[in-house]
Amino acid sequence: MSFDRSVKIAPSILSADFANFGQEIEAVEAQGADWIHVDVMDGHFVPNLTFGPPMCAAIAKHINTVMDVHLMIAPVDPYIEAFAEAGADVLTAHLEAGAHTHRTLQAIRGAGCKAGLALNPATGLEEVEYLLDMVDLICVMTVNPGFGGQKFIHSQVEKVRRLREMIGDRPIHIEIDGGITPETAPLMTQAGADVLVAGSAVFKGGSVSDPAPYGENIRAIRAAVAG
Ligand SMILES: O=C(CO)[C@H](O)[C@H](O)COP(=O)(O)O
Repeated sequence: MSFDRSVKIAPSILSADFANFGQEIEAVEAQGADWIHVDVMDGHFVPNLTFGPPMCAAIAKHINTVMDVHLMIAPVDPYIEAFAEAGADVLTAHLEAGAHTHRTLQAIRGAGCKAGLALNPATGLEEVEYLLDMVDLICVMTVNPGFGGQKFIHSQVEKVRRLREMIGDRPIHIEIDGGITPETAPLMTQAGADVLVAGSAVFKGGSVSDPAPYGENIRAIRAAVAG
């Protein structure tokens, strides 16, 4: 996976049909998705439960782009190997998930994945400064993690702008996650984000038997950021 600063749309399968992940992923990739975003929730770090490494391994067989795994779990370290073996290309852990983030990021890279660091909306950028050499992606949460379909938190636009300044010319992706639509996406790409996670805005109106709306929704986000 080489570094590329162009805008990438990463549909979150949290908004897909859970009984049909394989077909949903193939449909959304055929309709123009650049990456596939996989939300892992533990019912402890966030108030919702999704799935673990075996489901990720099953999902990975259907992904031909980039498998972007967002771990909303605590602790993280005991599960890194399992998610790497399940096929994660990017493995993102939350700064708030433990006291030893540097060690966690080292372990993620050591397991052969790109290392992602996610920040909750209330988390500042101070602690990120000393981790910049350890990360390939920083995910700025634009909703409180746990559920799809929430409202975009506008204060995160300024955070992304400051983060892009802090990153400078380092090869680090800025990903944004939550409430991304054709209205909010351009605010974030102008501020410096390049990976746009979108669940409800991509999957709305479509299904595996009628996937054309997925393409229309992806193109609407792309057109908004290009304009
Ligand atoms: O991480 C997440 C929730 O914790 C989801 O990826 C995110 O909320 C995307 O959903 P939507 O685009 O519907 O807001």
